[in-house]
Amino acid sequence: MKIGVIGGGAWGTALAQVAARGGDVTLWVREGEVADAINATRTNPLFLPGVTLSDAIRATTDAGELHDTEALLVVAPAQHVRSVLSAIDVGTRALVLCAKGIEAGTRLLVGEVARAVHPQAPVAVLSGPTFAHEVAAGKPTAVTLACADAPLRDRLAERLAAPAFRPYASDDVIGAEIGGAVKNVLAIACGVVEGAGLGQNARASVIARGFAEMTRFGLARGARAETLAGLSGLGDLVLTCSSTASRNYSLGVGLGQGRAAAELMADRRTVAEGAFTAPVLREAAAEAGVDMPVTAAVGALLDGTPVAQVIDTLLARPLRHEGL
Ligand SMILES: NC(=O)C1=CN([C@@H]2O[C@H](COP(=O)(O)OP(=O)(O)OC[C@H]3O[C@@H](n4cnc5c(N)ncnc54)[C@H](O)[C@@H]3O)[C@@H](O)[C@H]2O)C=CC1
Ligand SMILES: O=C(CO)COP(=O)(O)O
Repeated sequence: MKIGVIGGGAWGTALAQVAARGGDVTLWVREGEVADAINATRTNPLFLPGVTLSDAIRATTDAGELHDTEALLVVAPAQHVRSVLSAIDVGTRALVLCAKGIEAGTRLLVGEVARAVHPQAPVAVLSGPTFAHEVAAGKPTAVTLACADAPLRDRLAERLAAPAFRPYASDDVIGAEIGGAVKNVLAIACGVVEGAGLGQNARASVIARGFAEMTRFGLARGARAETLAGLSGLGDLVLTCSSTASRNYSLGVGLGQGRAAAELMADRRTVAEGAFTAPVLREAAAEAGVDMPVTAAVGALLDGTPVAQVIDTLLARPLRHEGL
């Protein structure tokens, strides 16, 4: 199965490296200088510095060169998945969504966007605790690979698996997507706890209560609890809520220090998806009648509410039962 990868950021490049263990890979990238660097120097200095890429990866800015691939890993940022996919003749090839987020305006998960743009294409989701630099370095990593079509899922898993890269099968596509989208918002919240100096007890509480609100939202959208408690949900939540290697967590640290979101987001070339997901998740939660106080707090901070006020509002909420 020849693999195409759409998106040459850190994660697309790392996944191309994973797929290149099993054969040739065509990597579509947006920036000409990134394609040139990959083909000439076997590196992506802009988005994944320090990694020597496989000779089996060929980078291109011409989506037409994806024509001979059988499955496409979609790794553009969530807000750009629609425009990027619209420019590609996908047909009935499998689309494996690897971005984590919810589209603004439509409130669709990226798999739902893919289905809307290419209704003939089967959809899978690959998601989990996966810092790109660790995957590219061959460090042991496990992911959820969710797809309703079991034979296709098995073929994809076999094609991508390696001793240090273990896909775990699931048929809960919505659940795998919701975990990845929501955890980015919660990672911002945990960064805020760090930046504001609120302590490790508070961070653990945000992880646990954040997981409760991820679960409430997921169940309301048809996800299964076991998926949310797995690699793509709790696993990724724990990873990104505990490390400044997470762009979302780092953004939260800045917000917690009282810096403005606009200043922290200005001129950045890498994506912190939680900043785009938080406002749309807040809307989606309101629409579904699901209480998501941590998400609301992150949304308020991104809107410019002072950090002390946001924390006071969270802590002043009425006491409640711990269950969902
Ligand atoms: N970096 C990581 O460790 C991981 C990232 N992801 C997810 O993968 C997705 C892509 O993230 P990264 O590869 O980290 O990106 P990145 O932050 O390394 O690079 C930014 C990417 O955005 C693209 N981009 C910027 N403006 C664009 C536009 N107008 N249209 C289309 N593309 C545009 C750039 O070409 C580049 O590929 C995100 O949803 C992220 O949450 C998932 C797992 C791990
Ligand atoms: O999704 C990720 C790891 O699983 C990457 O997290 P950040 O986007 O916060 O860096």
